[in-house]
Amino acid sequence: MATSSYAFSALGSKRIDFDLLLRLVPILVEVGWDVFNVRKPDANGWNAESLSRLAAFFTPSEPKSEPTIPMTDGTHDATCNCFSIRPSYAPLAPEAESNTKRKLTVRQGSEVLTLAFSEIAFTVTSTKPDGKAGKRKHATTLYHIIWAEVSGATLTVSFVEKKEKARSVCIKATLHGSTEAEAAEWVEDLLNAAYKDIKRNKKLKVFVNPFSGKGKSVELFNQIVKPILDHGKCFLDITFTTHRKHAVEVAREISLDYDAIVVASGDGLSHEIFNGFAEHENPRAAFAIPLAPVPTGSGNGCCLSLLGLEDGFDPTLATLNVLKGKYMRSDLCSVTQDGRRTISYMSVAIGLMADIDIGTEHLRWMGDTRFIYGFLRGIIRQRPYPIRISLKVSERDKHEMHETYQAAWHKQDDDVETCWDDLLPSEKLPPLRYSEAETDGWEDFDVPTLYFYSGLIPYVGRDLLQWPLALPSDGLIDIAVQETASVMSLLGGMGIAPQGGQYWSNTQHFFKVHAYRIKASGTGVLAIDGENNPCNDIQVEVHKGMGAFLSPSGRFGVHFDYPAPGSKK
Ligand SMILES: Nc1ncnc2c1ncn2[C@@H]1O[C@H](COP(=O)(O)OP(=O)(O)OP(=O)(O)O)[C@@H](O)[C@H]1O
Repeated sequence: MATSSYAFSALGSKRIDFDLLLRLVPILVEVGWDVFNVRKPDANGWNAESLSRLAAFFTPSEPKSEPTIPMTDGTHDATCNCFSIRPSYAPLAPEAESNTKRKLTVRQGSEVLTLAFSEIAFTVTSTKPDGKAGKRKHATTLYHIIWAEVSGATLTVSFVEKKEKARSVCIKATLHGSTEAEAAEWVEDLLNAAYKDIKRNKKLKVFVNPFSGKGKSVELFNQIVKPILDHGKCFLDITFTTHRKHAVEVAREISLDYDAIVVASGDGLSHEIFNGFAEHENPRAAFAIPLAPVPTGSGNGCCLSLLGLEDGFDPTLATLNVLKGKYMRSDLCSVTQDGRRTISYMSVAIGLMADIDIGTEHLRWMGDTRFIYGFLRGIIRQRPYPIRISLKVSERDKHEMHETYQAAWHKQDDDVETCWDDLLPSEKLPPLRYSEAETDGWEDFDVPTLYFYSGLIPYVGRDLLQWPLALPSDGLIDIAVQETASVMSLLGGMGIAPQGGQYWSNTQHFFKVHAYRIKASGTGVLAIDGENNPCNDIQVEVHKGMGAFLSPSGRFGVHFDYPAPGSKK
């Protein structure tokens, strides 16, 4: 769980983590200086005007009846003091291994080891001098096997092991009691089981953005990502991006024989790649190549959405997803603004959430804590954004949407009909279905808006499961509109936002739509997939299954089950 969200959960439950509070203090101080325009105390102590501004803020002026999100219901996990979500993918317990094991004995120094695998698990056990099994040294699932090979009398097996943190392990040992041919057969059986239905020796286009996140992408790539892909015997064609839109330039010319595209960056680079695909001479084939993000950015919402909250910030497990992930079709949308069409795969934000993303660029050194800073600053300043929202609604009742989601989540199918199926030979991209003049079936939604946020994937970052009902290819856009509300209710919502609990808040409105329009003021920021755009009018429509990703489960890595207020769960 994200440390920052842990801190807010902690505030809600009166449990204090001093380390985290220490981390938050400078942020709160910064926010305080900024919001209240308070002068720091000088030699004469506090300035009286500053003190009266602070006092005015802490005097409640809003009605007490403002609904807040309940903090006490749900599946409570005492270990992290949070509400737990069932991940759609989790490593299987090694105990689940079946009895039919294939074993190989090797020697490493003076130690004799038994390597064994079943249909789902792989174990390494030391062997006592009397031949009996000794201590279990490693245990993992076959999903976590990277590679195995035998050369002469030397056996090499590499895998990812997840104890507290995931790390890659490589065992190099000498055959003990078996021939090279017997070992080669064992190796081939292991690889067949570990790569069942998954292509080996993938040809990968790799993008590394040295600028993303805290600027550590190259280091993370060289230390973690590349060694795993090399062990996995992949062919790598690497581009270190040197400027903005570099990935667009490469993607528009991309060779179509790559098995996947590895994106070692944050969410912005995938946006560039999709928009490069849109300019490719064969967009249909380009969009069919799956993206596999590796989280070296700030928010990494896409990686979190694919791997889940627990694993989505882990470069090791994200790299394993490159090797082992399942193909997953994903909806994309077209954002039309001033006659220009942009492809978006993640989000469109106006208001507070756009300010957070774009307005905290100068705080990159904070990592994703900069979003908490931006949020606190924004909810204290709290100003409604003058926009007019018009929606082509498919669903709007929160409880009904939740029920539809639960049923659809369990029925997710690999074989999805996509927007490409209806394309005429003359068309390169899916055509836009809604003209700007069309009003039939469109409805206005008018509230004092703190932020408008539309999305196609569940997570924005570790601290916010913004669109908990998002499904990869339901052909619908998830919309969240946050009304202006009391500071305390918005702060209360932060503690449960990593689990999507704010979905049930009365001041946050949700819709599933086919398309929408925003009439914007022209001032401020409009963020498309976290990238800065002019805040002019937009029209947005979805394209079912237009793009593709790799994901460990072939679904999003989150299953939303945060209980509605008053439910018995
Ligand atoms: N060499 C470079 N120098 C400066 N900017 C670059 C370079 N390469 C790519 N970029 C730009 O970096 C920007 C940020 O990338 P990205 O969004 O992937 O990371 P992030 O903002 O840290 O993470 P997130 O979007 O997950 O919060 C993109 O707009 C991209 O165009």
